[in-house]
Amino acid sequence: MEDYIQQLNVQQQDAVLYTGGPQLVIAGAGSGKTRVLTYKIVHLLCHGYEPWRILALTFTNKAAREMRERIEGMVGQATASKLWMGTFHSIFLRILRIHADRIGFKSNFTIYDTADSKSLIKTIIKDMGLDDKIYKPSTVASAISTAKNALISPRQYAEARDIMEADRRAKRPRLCEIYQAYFNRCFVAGAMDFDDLLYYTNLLLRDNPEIRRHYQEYFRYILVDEYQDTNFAQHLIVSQLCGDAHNLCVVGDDAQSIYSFRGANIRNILNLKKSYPDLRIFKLEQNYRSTQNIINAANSLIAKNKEQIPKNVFSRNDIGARIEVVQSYSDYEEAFLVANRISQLKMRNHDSYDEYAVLYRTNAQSRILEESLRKRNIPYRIYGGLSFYQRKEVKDAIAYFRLSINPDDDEALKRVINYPARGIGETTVNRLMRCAMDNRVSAWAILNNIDKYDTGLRQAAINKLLSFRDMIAEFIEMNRRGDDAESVARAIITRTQLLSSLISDRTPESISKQENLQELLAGVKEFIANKTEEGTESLSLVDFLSEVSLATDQDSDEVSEERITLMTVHAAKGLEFNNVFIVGVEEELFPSAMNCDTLSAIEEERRLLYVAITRAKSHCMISYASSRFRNGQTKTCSPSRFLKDIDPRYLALSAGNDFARPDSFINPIDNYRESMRPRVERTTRSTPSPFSAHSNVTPTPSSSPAGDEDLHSASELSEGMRIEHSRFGKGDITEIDRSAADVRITVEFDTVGVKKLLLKFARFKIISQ
Ligand SMILES: Nc1ncnc2c1ncn2[C@@H]1O[C@H](COP(=O)(O)OP(=O)(O)OP(=O)(O)O)[C@@H](O)[C@H]1O
Ligand SMILES: [Mg+2]
Repeated sequence: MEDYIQQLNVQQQDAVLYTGGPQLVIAGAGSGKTRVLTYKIVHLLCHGYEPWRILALTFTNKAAREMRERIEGMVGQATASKLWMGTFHSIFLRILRIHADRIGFKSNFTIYDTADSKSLIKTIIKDMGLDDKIYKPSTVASAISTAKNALISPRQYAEARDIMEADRRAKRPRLCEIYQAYFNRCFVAGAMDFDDLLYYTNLLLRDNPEIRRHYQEYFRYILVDEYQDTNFAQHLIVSQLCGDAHNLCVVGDDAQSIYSFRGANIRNILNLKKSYPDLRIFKLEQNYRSTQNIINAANSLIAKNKEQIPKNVFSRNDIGARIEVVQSYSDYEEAFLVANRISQLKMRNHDSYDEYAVLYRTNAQSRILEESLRKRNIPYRIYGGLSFYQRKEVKDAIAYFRLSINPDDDEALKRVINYPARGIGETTVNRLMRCAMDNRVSAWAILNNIDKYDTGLRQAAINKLLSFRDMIAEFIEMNRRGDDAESVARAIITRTQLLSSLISDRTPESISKQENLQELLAGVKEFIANKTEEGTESLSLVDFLSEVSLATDQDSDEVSEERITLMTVHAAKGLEFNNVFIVGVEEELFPSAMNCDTLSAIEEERRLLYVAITRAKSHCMISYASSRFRNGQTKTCSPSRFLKDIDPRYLALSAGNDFARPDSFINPIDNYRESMRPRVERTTRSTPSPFSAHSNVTPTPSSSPAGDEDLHSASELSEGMRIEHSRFGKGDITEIDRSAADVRITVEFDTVGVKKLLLKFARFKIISQ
């Protein structure tokens, strides 16, 4: 048998070797689903399948890249580069560019990002004279997105009584008109938003049987990762691409379905059998990623969900340390503790910073973490912040790139028509756009025939518009002539004075903007170099734009230097790290306050925590704070209900943890004893307690700044000693209770009064005997 097959367990081998028809690999986290997909592709390549006839769809660009690299390592770059492998969006964009004319678009259509969509929606709401407090652009945007992902056209929307009725009840009866207007404006602008990439691919395949058949014959095998997070549109496209050939392999885990807010439907996976009666189901059970403790903890959590396919997931890796659960007083302290713990672990393990990730529920949580990491000089990379391509100066340049390819792109035009300033005022722009709307054409069409339209503009304004038009026309001509992407990009940045307008200003912000523009040019150059290597012929700005318009923030900074990763749990899907820190595990944050109303919403949040925990290979810490600054004020927080779902045997709690009874004032020690009793009994018999003085497992961190506070054994202590505790300050030991297995000390603190502490957790320094 081939070498690569030996690198799989028997269940995985079965899944890889099976090529008899549609197949679903359903298995828990870390059990090798992605590995099976990767090896299956290698297997197909080794058995005569041509690489360009294999389509592999992933959820993120990062996942696609990792899979490609892996395959490259096994079959070589020349073959791997020919695979159709990428995210749903990037593959569909590729298909749509080829057949754009079939759906009424030109092949140079541009992509509206979220900001463009929102800006257009705002304009429409304003033009229709609607109240943007009722018709909130974000609400409208998400309603339109939901409709598109369910493949509901504006006309079908208008005919769908239940939807219209729901809008009326929500006091937004004109949503449908906004959708229609938005749809039309995008079309006129020759632009597609992200949802359109799915929407139009569906339309293309549905309405053009010959194109559908072409792809059905062309792709001999289709493989999809993370199938649990596909939405209806994606599900349908996959089945249209498959046709009757049914050479389909999808992998997924219903317990990790976390994208229902984007229309992902867990039922797609549950109902696959209906779409493919000859579907074969494969299960994988052994988790190779994580320690037993981590897997057991994650299993005990997810077992609380009612809706799920029963699965057995076990690990044969080391038992490992328990998941640390750490409470802090505030989000600041939490950030401090995390940074502290990272330094500690890094010193002990000598591993790379790349093996550390801090996961949070919302992006807003990153700021404080960043601050404390910077203070400690811990290098980090943040996924989900403002990506390179979302920075203002870069977006300005890209808007010009877009115009040079598709001048009908109204949002790009609006963005830069007066940037850098060229005396085209807001009124002029508004009149121009108004005229375009009324005539159902793009602003560019008006500019090209301005005498024919009644714009109501004065000659001076018209002259300025025309010189803008002439400049854009030059760029279009360069592209038409076939100039390479880099020279067009360079010409644009010079000719528009994007760069020179920044040079006069010597502020650090302006210098960094100049650097970003230079970086963008370097990016274009690099893009050409890479593509040339791959042997692709076209090196135009269109190709560059296709790539960057789908680059998410998660892809932008590929730095070689090692760094820890900060990201949302959603973004962490499919990834793994030695050490994972999950922060802000509090009510109203995790589960999110917006996802607390229904059982299914809570179950999704629970799955999210399951995903977070299962990213960890050897060490996992969960933290929550008692207070947090959110939405402009400091709020009191209580520990997440999910903490109680995890079997306490797999948790290591620091003193003071009170999540077991968040609503009652209890002595933290009693609480600790209560929640830990079964575990303590168990562990004393089998493995040594991770808390014992000789354990090689580091106790949970304290809030102490790395000083000389430490843990002490009972024999060192005597009553009357003066100590300084990391959290409570100075005080005198009044009692040492050695009667129980766990020694407790009573300390009379100068400021906070009498506290009982569990010695094995208490970090303090002895000031005087
Ligand atoms: N048979 C095996 N032998 C050695 N390592 C394995 C084996 N199977 C999987 N692994 C390793 O286990 C880890 C998890 O595998 P993989 O990422 O494929 O799991 P997954 O099921 O896709 O996880 P997730 O549900 O998080 O996406 C990877 O590091 C992978 O290389
Ligand atoms: Mg995976």
